[in-house]
Amino acid sequence: MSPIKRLSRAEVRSVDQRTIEEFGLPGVALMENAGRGVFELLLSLKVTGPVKICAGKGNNGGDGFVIARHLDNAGIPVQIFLLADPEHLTGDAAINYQVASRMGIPIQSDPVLSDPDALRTFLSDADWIVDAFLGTGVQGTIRPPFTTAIQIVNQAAGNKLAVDLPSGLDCDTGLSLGDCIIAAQTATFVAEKKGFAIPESKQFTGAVHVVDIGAPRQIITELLQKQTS
Ligand SMILES: NC(=O)C1=CN([C@@H]2O[C@H](COP(=O)(O)OP(=O)(O)OC[C@H]3O[C@@H](n4cnc5c(N)ncnc54)[C@H](O)[C@@H]3O)[C@@H](O)[C@H]2O)[C@@H](O)CC1
Ligand SMILES: [K+]
Repeated sequence: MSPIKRLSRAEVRSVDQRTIEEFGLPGVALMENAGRGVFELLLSLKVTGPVKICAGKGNNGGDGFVIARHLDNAGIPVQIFLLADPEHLTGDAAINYQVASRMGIPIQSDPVLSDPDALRTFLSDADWIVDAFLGTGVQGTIRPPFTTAIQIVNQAAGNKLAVDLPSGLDCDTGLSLGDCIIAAQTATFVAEKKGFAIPESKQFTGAVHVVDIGAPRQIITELLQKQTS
């Protein structure tokens, strides 16, 4: 059996960057592949909804908007809670926010989580909760309002799927950065993350599924060769 291929935070971020800058594949296409791949995983898990998407302001949240669009197209009830000001979204995340919004998908936003009960109510009837708060962009100990938001998601009854990695998990160590989503399933992009090799990470990731986002194979092959040389 071949060993599992794992990439560090810096390596996986370089895959995205090189795909966009050297190969010219737009980031929005990568985000589409990422979100579409997670949607297909949800279908394979027999998700019927309601699905509640918890989105942050970065590209991890952007993936969440793509997932929401595909669920809505499939007739699966979906709603979004955005822990950011929509005005502060940029780039590919902003594009997908606009599309989801124009499609009429319900979106609640509260950048500072001024009303934690609103998030509890939002999650109360969830069949599945999709964690798209934070991905590989996270740095250092988790800060408010994500601390409280993560705790509220963990207390909710719905099945939890983490996008790329559970929000609050350190990609490289596989340990919690203070507060961390406890997911039953994790849909991770490109390859398993380095930290997933640590047994302690399993309590946060649950079952891990690798989703291909269409990055050129040679970038990943080169990285894996560097690891063994
Ligand atoms: N083009 C790309 O680079 C792609 C990125 N993808 C997704 O994008 C993610 C990375 O996106 P980003 O780089 O935008 O970053 P994230 O979306 O992971 O997070 C960025 C946000 O986290 C906040 N943050 C950082 N550290 C924090 C802390 N300790 N406590 C609280 N908030 C904190 C930052 O202020 C920023 O708003 C990946 O995990 C993946 O899900 C995918 O869409 C595939 C393509
Ligand atoms: K996440």
